[in-house]
Amino acid sequence: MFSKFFSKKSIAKEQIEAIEQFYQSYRSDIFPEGIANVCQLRDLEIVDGNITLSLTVPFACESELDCFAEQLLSEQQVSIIVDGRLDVLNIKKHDITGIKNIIAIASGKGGVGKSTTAVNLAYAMQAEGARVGILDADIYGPSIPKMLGKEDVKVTSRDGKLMDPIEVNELAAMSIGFLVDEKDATIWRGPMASRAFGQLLNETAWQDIDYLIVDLPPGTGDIQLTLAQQVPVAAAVVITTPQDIALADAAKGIAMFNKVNVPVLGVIENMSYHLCQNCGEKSHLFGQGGGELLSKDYGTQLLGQLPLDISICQHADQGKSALVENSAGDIAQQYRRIAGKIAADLFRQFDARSPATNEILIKQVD
Ligand SMILES: Nc1ncnc2c1ncn2[C@@H]1O[C@H](COP(=O)(O)OP(=O)(O)OP(=O)(O)O)[C@@H](O)[C@H]1O
Repeated sequence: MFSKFFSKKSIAKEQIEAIEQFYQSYRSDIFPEGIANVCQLRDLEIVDGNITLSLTVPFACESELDCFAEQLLSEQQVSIIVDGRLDVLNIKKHDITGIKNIIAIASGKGGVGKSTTAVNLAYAMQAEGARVGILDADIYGPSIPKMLGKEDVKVTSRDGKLMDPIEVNELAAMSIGFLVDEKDATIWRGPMASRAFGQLLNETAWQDIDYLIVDLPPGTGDIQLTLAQQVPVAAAVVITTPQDIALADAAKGIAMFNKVNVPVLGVIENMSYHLCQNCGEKSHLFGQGGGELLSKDYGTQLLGQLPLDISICQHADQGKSALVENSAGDIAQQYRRIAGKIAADLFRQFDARSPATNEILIKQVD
């Protein structure tokens, strides 16, 4: 496959062979079936003096491409840059224009940090290379405008038909909070709230969104069930804290998605532990091991454990995000790891369900 690059005299044959061998054998959490079986090889060339391997990738995974290059350097002493052009696969067919995949973020219990996690995951998927949108499905208590620092912003429409999403750090956002005052929405009853949500989803001018993160309202009542059925959700992620009560409610959340045949990609345990700023000691303030147990019991996986951290709280309260403010920090890296796993496992939902996947994969490695 790499022999076509041998004529590129600027790259030594031995280097091309080393890169090929590594590429053919590279496997990881993100690429368990091998990077060569998922990505499409485009070129191997010198760009600005660097050997550059160009690939087309079907899900957001920039950190993983960096890991690939780092390991190639440490194991084969070949230094390359991996240029991953993202062409995200649409996992579940639907007719909402401008969006490829919809991922629901849910929690059984309120106050577990679902919206905070949804916003940070949206930024993390963006950092992984995707174009991301976030839709606030909480009609009665929208919190996304505040978390994005856009509380006083109201939507406009360029074409007089569709609403333009609010752009924040290149994230496209929509919430009832951008349309009406909170007190006006709280008097709406169930059907009105569902209708309002349908309008937010369908009447926004989404553009080129690889992943739309939908922040569902807390709980597993009628509203959540209707939303989960009404929206062509490709997969869901459930947020919990390690407390027993939150875990019990998270279990109801997983059961709800199972009922409406929405695959649950996994559970994120938020406020999982606290690291002492002085001595670095890890303490499990709300218990330990619950998220893991819950995932096992319900046949899903623990996608990650996020710390209870003052900076997460302060950033959220100030309408900022750790991903934007401190992109190289530990917390940003943790969110990015989880985001990469979500994108990879979402891609595999397609893999598991559809015989067409093999066809696509074969076409990609041709
Ligand atoms: N990992 C964390 N560390 C510290 N504070 C956090 C963390 N996650 C969330 N918080 C804080 O917890 C509070 C509740 O978070 P958030 O509003 O995201 O919860 P929620 O589950 O979406 O709530 P609701 O049920 O109202 O929708 C916020 O003040 C937020 O800043």
